[in-house]
Amino acid sequence: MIFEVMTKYDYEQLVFCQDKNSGLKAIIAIHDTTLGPALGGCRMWNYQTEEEAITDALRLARGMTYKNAAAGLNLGGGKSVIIGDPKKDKSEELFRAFGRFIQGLNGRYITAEDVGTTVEDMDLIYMETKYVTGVSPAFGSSGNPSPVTAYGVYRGMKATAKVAFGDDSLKGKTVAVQGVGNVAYNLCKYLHEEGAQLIVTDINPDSVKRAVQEFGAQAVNPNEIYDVDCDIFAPCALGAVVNDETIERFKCKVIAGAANNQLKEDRHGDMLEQKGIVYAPDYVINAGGVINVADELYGYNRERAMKKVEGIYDTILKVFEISERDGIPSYKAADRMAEERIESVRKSRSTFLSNERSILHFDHR
Ligand SMILES: NC(=O)C1=CN([C@@H]2O[C@H](COP(=O)(O)OP(=O)(O)OC[C@H]3O[C@@H](n4cnc5c(N)ncnc54)[C@H](O)[C@@H]3O)[C@@H](O)[C@H]2O)C=CC1
Ligand SMILES: CC(C)CC(=O)C(=O)O
Repeated sequence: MIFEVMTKYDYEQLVFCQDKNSGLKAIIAIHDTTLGPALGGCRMWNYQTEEEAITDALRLARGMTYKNAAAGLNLGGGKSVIIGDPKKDKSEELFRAFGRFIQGLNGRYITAEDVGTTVEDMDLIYMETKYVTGVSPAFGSSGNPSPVTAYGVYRGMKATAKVAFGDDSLKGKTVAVQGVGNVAYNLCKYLHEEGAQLIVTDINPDSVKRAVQEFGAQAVNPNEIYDVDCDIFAPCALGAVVNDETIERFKCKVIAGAANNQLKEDRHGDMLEQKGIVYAPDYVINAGGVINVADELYGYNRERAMKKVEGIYDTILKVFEISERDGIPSYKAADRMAEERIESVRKSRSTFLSNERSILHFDHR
């Protein structure tokens, strides 16, 4: 069954990591390295079954191939998951053991934060491997990617508003935010500063309370967020929230948020289009974090990174241009843009290039 899925979507490698001493059970999925080493975060989550963890790792890794390609990065797509409760199961041994598995891949996979992992966890991984980003700024690194992801989502939301409402101002717009965690808290700050009205929800009452107190947000129960009257729905928790059930309920004109894999299936992107909801493809709008951590690989320069993140505005506009030009929904337009880049690089890479393993270096004459 696993090879069937890997073949269907062309995955290169799936690595299972087990370490009895620390209790580590992790999966590293490498989807495609045509553009460069696979970069993508590490999620720690209390998966109920191994299948759920494998499926999540695979889906997230493929998303990173498209995200990195669409963002113009010289990086392929990969992602990892650690099976466990981030509130109870973290330890130095666990992350160091995980770091050693990453080191074993010799640079084919580079990790970073995702849901359930922090800068401190990355610092532990860094004790064992240099193939980790989002490490503490004290190491010359870029630190927590979430605020930068939020800035990119904010920029992408403005561009999507321009397409949907003819004006990119978010002043007076009502934005319903699902999940006010690391990314969305920072996103709410930008939205509040611009004068947007916020409706928020989270399964963590403390996060909701903070958004209500700091941004005057209106709070609703997690299951009510799909029904609220709003201009923009911003999914910023987990994936698959755009599905048969929720599409019927949405009253928004725009969907633009940070969560990965927002569409449960591709056909839900078609359904949004039919309903007249303008959808900002998830992996384009939420690329700020990866653009920021990827800059570390050149020697981190915050100004350069932020300039690139700002460009998410133009990338989103480009996606909608392709969508209009080719008469396809926005999610397909984003896929087309990413796939075209990967294909053109794949073709130009078929040209011979000498390296230490090539025949030119086995000179016995
Ligand atoms: N952190 C980053 O830089 C990036 C994050 N993302 C994606 O953005 C999303 C959010 O990431 P973070 O803010 O880092 O994670 P986080 O874990 O800090 O925030 C997620 C929030 O969603 C809440 N939540 C979970 N299930 C919920 C539900 N059913 N209803 C309402 N709230 C719920 C959680 O309690 C938490 O507060 C994730 O899908 C992540 O993969 C994507 C790109 C970069
Ligand atoms: C820096 C990261 C959060 C990269 C990643 O895994 C993502 O964009 O989903």
